[in-house]
Amino acid sequence: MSVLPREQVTGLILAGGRGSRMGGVDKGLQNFRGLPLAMHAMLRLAPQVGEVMINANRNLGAYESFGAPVWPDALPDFAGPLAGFLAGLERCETPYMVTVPCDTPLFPSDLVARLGAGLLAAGADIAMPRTGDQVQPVFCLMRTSVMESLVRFTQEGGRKIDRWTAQLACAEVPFEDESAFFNANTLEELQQLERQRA
Ligand SMILES: Nc1nc2c(ncn2[C@@H]2O[C@H](COP(=O)(O)OP(=O)(O)OP(=O)(O)O)[C@@H](O)[C@H]2O)c(=O)[nH]1
Ligand SMILES: [Mg+2]
Repeated sequence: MSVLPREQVTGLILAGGRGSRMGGVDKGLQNFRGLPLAMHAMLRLAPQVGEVMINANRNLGAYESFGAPVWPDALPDFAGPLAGFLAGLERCETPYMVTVPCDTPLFPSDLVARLGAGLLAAGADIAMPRTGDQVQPVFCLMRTSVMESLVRFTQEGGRKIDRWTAQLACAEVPFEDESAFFNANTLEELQQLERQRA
């Protein structure tokens, strides 16, 4: 099985959303077990990649204090996660980039290794986790060379991740533990997460 060296991967924390289902708060800064949600994502991702960056659109100073570079969307009006992908790809200096959302603090500690192996085995441009029959597209490992295609897609008004990835060679990598991908979209879900085991 081929291994993608972690130095070749930049990790991007996606914290640029509106958080509307949580009342419009900046979700990445919400407290979870004593630390901001996005900090949990960063601590879990950092050992899996060479470098980490954060994509955020509000409270940039708070995210900068985490100690990683922070990039806001270039596309206006909260255009969705693909706007975050694009902001990251524009700054990414490694041949691969992986995204993780800020609201899923218990994602697998071997996420990048397994996505990397799946991508290389399939010779794909993109690898995403699958739990059961559900693909988790905001956890997306991609070759940085997909940027050109994403620029074109978003310039034409495309906003949906699955519509974009359908144009590329994708590998879906099965993960057994669906609970690791539980994300907090509401305050109630955040409290539910607090009760979930590591
Ligand atoms: N950069 C960027 N990221 C986004 C945007 N919208 C959503 N995301 C990110 O995509 C991931 C999944 O989005 P959601 O779980 O729907 O989060 P959200 O958009 O903040 O929340 P809702 O407004 O309740 O849908 C999260 O990590 C968000 O931060 C956006 O407009 N720009
Ligand atoms: Mg979510």
